[in-house]
Amino acid sequence: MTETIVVKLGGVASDNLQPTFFEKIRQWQLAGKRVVIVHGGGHYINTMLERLDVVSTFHNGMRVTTKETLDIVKMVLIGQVQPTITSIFQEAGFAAVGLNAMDDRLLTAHSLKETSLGYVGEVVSVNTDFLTQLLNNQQIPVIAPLGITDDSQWLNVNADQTACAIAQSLQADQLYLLTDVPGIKTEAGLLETVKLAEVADLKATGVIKGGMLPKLNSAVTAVIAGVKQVHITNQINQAGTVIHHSEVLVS
Ligand SMILES: Nc1ncnc2c1ncn2[C@@H]1O[C@H](COP(=O)(O)OP(=O)(O)O)[C@@H](O)[C@H]1O
Ligand SMILES: CC(=O)N[C@@H](CCC(=O)OP(=O)(O)O)C(=O)O
Repeated sequence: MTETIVVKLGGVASDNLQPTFFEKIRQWQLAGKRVVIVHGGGHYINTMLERLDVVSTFHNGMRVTTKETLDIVKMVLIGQVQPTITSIFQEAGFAAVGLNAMDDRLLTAHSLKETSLGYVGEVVSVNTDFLTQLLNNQQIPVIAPLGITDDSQWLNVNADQTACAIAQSLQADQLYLLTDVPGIKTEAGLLETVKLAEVADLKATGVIKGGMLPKLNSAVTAVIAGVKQVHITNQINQAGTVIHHSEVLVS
């Protein structure tokens, strides 16, 4: 079966796309692999909120999203970050297509139980038929981390969770969560792998904080749901911290 690779570009990672990154994507495509990009953009949202004097807070790595914040999140992600990344891919020679949740109802979501987060959701379904048509046509979907409810209410979704949900739905072979750190750091150094049994301890001891929390949580969920390997790394050519089947031991 054709291999599928999902790459999530964190806000900082997408600012530093090097020729080696595109070389890797090209190699994958030449080898017949299908590539999906999911972008973040949290730090661009922060900048715009500051410019507009809107206070923003995070809880467990998720942005508390009021109605006003949601409008700004949408504006920045779909109006600013996505067209920038899509055009960088096109300039590098790829048939990239910018997509958001409403395109053929690509990503449906429901609100998180933590109602204090406001308009924040998690992806519950992915229109994989639509994505597959693009992928069969050698196109690269570039997807924004937002969802819509069945009633067409937009929700802000963490980009790692979005990427993991898409990887799960496509039963991807690999998921790269490209970020601004080379992997999960501990006092003992960079972790090469994380076992499911270690996750609770890592979180309880405070080693995993902020944006790394949704990243690790989503990675574990994706692997349990059938994604073969998740890499948390800052370079597409480096494995970083790997979460994969043989390491995910349900005790
Ligand atoms: N144990 C950890 N190892 C590495 N980074 C961590 C850890 N705990 C928290 N972090 C933080 O997670 C950040 C990456 O998450 P985030 O800022 O959301 O990035 P992105 O925008 O790429 O998703 C790192 O820059 C770091 O500050
Ligand atoms: C609910 C929630 O926190 N949504 C994120 C969506 C963007 C994102 O996740 O971007 P990065 O991957 O660059 O951090 C936010 O509002 O910042």
